[in-house]
Amino acid sequence: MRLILENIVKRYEDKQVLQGAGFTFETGKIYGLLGRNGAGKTTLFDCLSGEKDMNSGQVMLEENGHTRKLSEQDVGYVYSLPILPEFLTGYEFVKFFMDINRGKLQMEQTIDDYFDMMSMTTEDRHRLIKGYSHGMKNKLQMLLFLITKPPIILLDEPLTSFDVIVALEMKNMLREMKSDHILIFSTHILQLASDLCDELIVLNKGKLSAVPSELLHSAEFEQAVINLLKDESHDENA
Ligand SMILES: Nc1ncnc2c1ncn2[C@@H]1O[C@H](COP(=O)(O)OP(=O)(O)OP(=O)(O)O)[C@@H](O)[C@H]1O
Repeated sequence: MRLILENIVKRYEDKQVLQGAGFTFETGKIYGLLGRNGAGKTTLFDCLSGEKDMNSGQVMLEENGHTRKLSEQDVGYVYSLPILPEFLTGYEFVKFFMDINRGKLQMEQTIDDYFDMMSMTTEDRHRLIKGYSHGMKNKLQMLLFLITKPPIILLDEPLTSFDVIVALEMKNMLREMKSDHILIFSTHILQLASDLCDELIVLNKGKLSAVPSELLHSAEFEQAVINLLKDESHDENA
C-alpha cells in the first residue's frame, strides 16, 4: 500500500504554509515528520485527515495495484490534545464506539482485550475520562484505531506525553502495526525519531523531503537534521 501526496498547497489567508508538498509513503515503515515550530506539520495532518481543505494538490491511496482518492475513513488521527467525551469512562466510551461500528468492522476481540493491548488497568478502564492523564487519553485514542484499523495512522506528537514504560509499549505496538498500516508521526524529539522511525521526513519551506537513510543512525544525524532545518528562513509571518 502507498500513500501518494502530490503538490499539496495550503494557505491561511495570505500565508502559504504548504507550498507544493509531495511525498510517497509505504506500508512497512514508520515515518517521522520533523519541522520547526509553525512549519505546518499539524496543517499537513489536518489536510490528510480531511479536517481542513487543501487549496490544491491531491492525496491518493494505492492498494493492490488500484489507486483511489484518500477518504476520511482511511485515516486515523491521534491528536496531540485528544478530544474525548470526558463524562464517560474509558470502558463506556470504547463500548459505545464498538456498538456504533458493529456490523461495519470485524471485531475479533472483546473490549477488555483491547484495553489489555494498551496495558490499561481495570481500575483505569472504569474511571471517567475526565480524570485521565494526557498520555492515557492518547492511549485511548490509539485503542480506537486498533478496532477500526484505518490504513493510515497519523500521530501528532504522541509519544511526548507517555512515561518511559508506556512509550516503550507504544513503540512496540507501532512496530507491530507497521506491516499493514502507514504510520506517520510528528515529533520534536530527535532521539525518538532516530530510535523509532525507518524513515525521517522533513517539512521545510512548505515542502517534504526525506533525510538520507544512511544518516538516520549515524553520529552526524543530529547535526544533519539541524542543518536541514536551519536552512529554513524561520519567519512565522512570512
Ligand atoms: N487556522 C489558522 N489560521 C491562520 N493561520 C494558521 C492556522 N492554523 C495554523 N496557522 C499557521 O500556520 C503555520 C503552521 O502551523 P502548524 O500548527 O501546522 O505548524 P506545526 O509545524 O504543527 O507547529 P508546531 O511544531 O509548533 O506544533 C503557523 O504559522 C500557524 O500560525
